[in-house]
Amino acid sequence: MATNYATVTWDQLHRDARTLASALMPRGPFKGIVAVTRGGLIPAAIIARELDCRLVESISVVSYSGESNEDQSVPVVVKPATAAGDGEGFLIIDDLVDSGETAKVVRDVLPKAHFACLYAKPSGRPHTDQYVMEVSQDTWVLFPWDTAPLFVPPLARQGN
Ligand SMILES: O=P(O)(O)OC[C@H]1O[C@H](OP(=O)(O)OP(=O)(O)O)[C@H](O)[C@@H]1O
Ligand SMILES: Nc1nc2[nH]cnc2c(=O)[nH]1
Ligand SMILES: [Mg+2]
Repeated sequence: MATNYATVTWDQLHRDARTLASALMPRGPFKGIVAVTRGGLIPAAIIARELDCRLVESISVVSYSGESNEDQSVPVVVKPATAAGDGEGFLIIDDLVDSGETAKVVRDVLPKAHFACLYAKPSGRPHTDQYVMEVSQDTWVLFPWDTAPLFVPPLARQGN
């Protein structure tokens, strides 16, 4: 179970995706981008815009069913990235690597692609070629699409 939560706002996500795009520029131009759905879709859209890349393919990998590491099962590709072939010249984008299991499966089917993500936990780090920020293994990252603002009562009224 995660002991910390790290909330990422839309602004922060946009900034981090632009930072990744900037770091990716010298490695391009790429033939296309493969977004790892679903988490990689919005980062991939931002990066495709910055890199002026029009070919955006997706690969869908299903593994987590809840909001903790205990909810992970063996990742299964339910939609392949057909347009990317063996990945040569392609850039793979995901939001994060945690255990690295998703990245491993994706890289197995696209061995020649470059893999990049926004956030990396230590166990996932060896499975990504590039990332923007490291987060600790016991942190659960809350993305803007996972969260909503919530009313919090004043301290003086809590526990009544
Ligand atoms: O390194 P791992 O331990 O495999 O975890 C990382 C993966 O987990 C999340 O996806 P998730 O499976 O929750 O699906 P989603 O992107 O559709 O939300 C995240 O978007 C990564 O793809
Ligand atoms: N939202 C979210 N999904 C994940 N999948 C694996 N690790 C994480 C995480 O820290 N946050
Ligand atoms: Mg994902």
